[in-house]
Amino acid sequence: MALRTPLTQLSKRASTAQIAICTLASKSSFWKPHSRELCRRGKADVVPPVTQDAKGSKGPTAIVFMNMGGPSTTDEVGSFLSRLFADGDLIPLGRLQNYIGPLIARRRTPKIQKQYADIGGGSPIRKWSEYQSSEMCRILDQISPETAPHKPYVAFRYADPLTEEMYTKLIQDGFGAGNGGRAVAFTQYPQYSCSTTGSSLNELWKWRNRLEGKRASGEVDPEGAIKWSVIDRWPVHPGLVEAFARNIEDTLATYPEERRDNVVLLFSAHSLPMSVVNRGDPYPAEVGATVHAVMHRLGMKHPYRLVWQSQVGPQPWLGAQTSDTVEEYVKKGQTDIILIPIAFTSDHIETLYELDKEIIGEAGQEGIKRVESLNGNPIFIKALADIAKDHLDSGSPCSPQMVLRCPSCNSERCLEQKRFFAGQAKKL
Ligand SMILES: C=CC1=C(C)c2cc3[nH]c(cc4nc(cc5[nH]c(cc1n2)c(C)c5CCC(=O)O)C(CCC(=O)O)=C4C)c(C)c3C=C
Ligand code: FES
Ligand SMILES: [Fe+2]
Repeated sequence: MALRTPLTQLSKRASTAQIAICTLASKSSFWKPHSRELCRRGKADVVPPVTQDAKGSKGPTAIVFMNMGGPSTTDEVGSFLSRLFADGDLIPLGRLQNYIGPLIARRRTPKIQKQYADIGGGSPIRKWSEYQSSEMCRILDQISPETAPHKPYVAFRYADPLTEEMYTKLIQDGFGAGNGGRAVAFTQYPQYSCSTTGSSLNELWKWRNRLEGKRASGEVDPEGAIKWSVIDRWPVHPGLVEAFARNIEDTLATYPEERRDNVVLLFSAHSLPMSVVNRGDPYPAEVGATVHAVMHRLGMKHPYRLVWQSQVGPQPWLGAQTSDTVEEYVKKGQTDIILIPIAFTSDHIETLYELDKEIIGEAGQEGIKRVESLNGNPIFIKALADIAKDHLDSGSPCSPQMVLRCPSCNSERCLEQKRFFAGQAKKL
């Protein structure tokens, strides 16, 4: 890895000796946040030496967890929704995006604030993402010592810490700014949709261009820029499947034995507008693949369905809807049902409010239950570490699937973003 200290950033007062120490110390700045700042102030001698046992031959490696995020407090709901409705990759409103987006967000805020208040005052997604990423990096340090140390970062699309904040931190920690460090963008959506992972990658690409390496000539310094690779989907990873299957088995075990075999397993995923499905988005097929793999692991012993929740707005969405399905099955006398959120890995408003309070609460049947979300599940966190290790070992910039655009995609952002993430390994 080319590590070059940007001499222009060193204090003019720094002596030749200090510059030499700074050049050596630039490696240690990866896991000693702010030491680059000390370098710039001419105090490089306070930077501790690199310990050989902590750093592998290919390390350090930044692992960036990408997700949508959620408001941690009810006060943050307004800004969360206004970012969400400003996102043309999620809700395309064309040239009116900047006018209509904020209007819809403002009108929706009180209702959604009340829902977050009802689930304890905010979304737990930040807490879980920070826990999962740091635990995963701890395991990765053990199973992939050559790329150690692994440093966890979180980049949310609509809530703090935003992608811009994460990128600034990466640079401060010494991964960019002429050092050419390695970073892995790890989507936390197991199944790829252009409205979720695609949107996060477009945002990451945007901030990369704004914050990194743009020279006066407009070119990016290929040596000094952060070297990105992407884990873009992992719908059937055996560790993910095992974690879901164990949670389902635990919930099945709470039913009396004589009822257990007839429990219906209802896998529920966030729906997509039919316009996105018809554009050729890969998400519905990948969610189906996860469901099939989990059912296969469970020996196909239960009747099951995949249904779709959380439709917003008047346009047609992919169905059957989770709420209608539960209602219809109860009417037909099927009152033993396990709901399994299959497209999100931690608790959020759609599990804690929509499933628990609206659908299960309103059904009023003791046989309708929900499996726990993956949250801090150790099998799941080990799976995350295994996925990252396989990716690091592979040397691939992303999966072959990521290179292919949706058949009717006409977004320049998608095109450029894919070109960058899929092609950069070849270019650099
Ligand atoms: C895999 C998960 C998700 C997909 C796919 C997805 C697509 C999608 N979502 C909207 C619109 C909204 N989503 C909202 C909240 C929300 N969405 C997801 C997940 C997926 N969305 C989650 C986990 C959450 C909740 C976040 C939390 O609680 O932490 C909202 C805001 C809430 C509301 O106003 O109802 C909107 C709006 C679209 C249009 C879409 C596909 C194009
Ligand atoms: S919308 Fe799917 S690749 Fe652009
Ligand atoms: Fe959503």
